[in-house]
Amino acid sequence: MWFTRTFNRLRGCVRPGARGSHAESARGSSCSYQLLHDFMELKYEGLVMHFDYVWLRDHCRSASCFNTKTNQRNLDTASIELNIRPSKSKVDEQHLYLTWPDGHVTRYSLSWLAQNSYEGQKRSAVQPRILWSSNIYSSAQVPSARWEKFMSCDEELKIFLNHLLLYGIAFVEDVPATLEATETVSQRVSLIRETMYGRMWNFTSDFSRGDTAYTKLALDRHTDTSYFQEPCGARAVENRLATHFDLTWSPGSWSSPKFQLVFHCLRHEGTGGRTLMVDGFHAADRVLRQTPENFELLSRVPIKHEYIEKLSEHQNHMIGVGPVLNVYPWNNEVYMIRYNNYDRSVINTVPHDVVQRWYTAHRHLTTELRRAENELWVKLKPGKVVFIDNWRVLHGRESFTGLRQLCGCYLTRDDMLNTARSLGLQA
Ligand SMILES: C[N+](C)(C)CCCC[C@H](N)C(=O)O
Ligand SMILES: O=C(O)CCC(=O)C(=O)O
Ligand SMILES: [Fe+2]
Repeated sequence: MWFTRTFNRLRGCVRPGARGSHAESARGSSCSYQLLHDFMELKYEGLVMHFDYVWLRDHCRSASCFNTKTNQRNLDTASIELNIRPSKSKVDEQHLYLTWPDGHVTRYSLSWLAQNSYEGQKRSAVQPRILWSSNIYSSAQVPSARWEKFMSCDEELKIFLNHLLLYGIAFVEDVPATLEATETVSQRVSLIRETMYGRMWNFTSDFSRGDTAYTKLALDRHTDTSYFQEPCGARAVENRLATHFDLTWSPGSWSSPKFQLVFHCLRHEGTGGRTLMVDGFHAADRVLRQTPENFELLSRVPIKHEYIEKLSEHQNHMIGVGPVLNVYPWNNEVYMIRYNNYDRSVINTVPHDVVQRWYTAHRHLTTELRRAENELWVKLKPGKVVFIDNWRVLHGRESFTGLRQLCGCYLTRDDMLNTARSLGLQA
């Protein structure tokens, strides 16, 4: 099958005919290894690993090959003989020593090799996570962070980020109901990603942009900016209090900066407008367990998403291409879902028979995403900022009446993960 072939090729690791005739073997206390014809086999703490010789030379951490101050490689990889083999080798309790034909000695710590081997990577998750249905999420009783502590205490930020990484959603409460405070909490987490919607956005049902988000209509679950080559990593949103100004507002006028200085707050009474969240990875996981072929189609077929806006004040044309499910090929872990049926563009990248199977797979995923038990509904209120991992959790909303105004921003994913790592989290 067209897909399986690619798939198998990507997953294959051992070259055919690799076991050569004159293998050298040796044994340390908790470790044994063999230098086979064109790779080394190492057994350490129950893990059997295979290392290519060029790889072993290339990853040498000696002072001349690697700068530990900058964590950068000094070695010119292109100068390594592609058929290089070590001329001598030995292990002790914790290290493997390889001597190369030119006399250079490489010393590896065995635990470093275990951690950095393909086999080690394959059996561990890049991003530990808890897949959820609404029951699982509610029973976990994940606490919200509180504005004051969140802003002043790194431990609080770390706990918050851990929740965001584990569940794909996290809340901060007691935030002043202003655009500025929403910006301040967002910047604690990451860098704000400016897009054609602006840096911070403040939107309502004013038809100011060519998108259904700017109406009172319901929006089915979706991820945002699927039409970017790299969809925004996360979004932070808060429901703003309607302001005195809002009640006298005319279409589009809030976008003028001076109106954001209005803090005269009145509570708005309208109906509907609840926010929906669904764990896209949970749905993808169910598809994988039930019908691996469907999962494979969703992770292989390139799909275009498109944003076309032709208003006199706003002209935009964005195109993003990528599969619905992005998976790491070495462990099949999903790291990004693009699902936006509104913004999905023409499918013309695969032949008709694949299209037919793709629709079946897409239907399966949609069924999982629409299961009532997977829907988490929340009513956003002033003071409560929700952060949503836009690579994982889909959002939507109920239709509403009356005035409803949200403010928020997109965040860059790299910088969100950077903050998490700098606090000691695995990300
Ligand atoms: C959040 N904000 C109102 C600024 C933008 C909404 C973007 C809507 C678009 N259809 C998408 O899903 O990407
Ligand atoms: O109005 C909402 O709650 C969300 C609308 C939406 O999907 C968006 O802004 O991306
Ligand atoms: Fe959206």
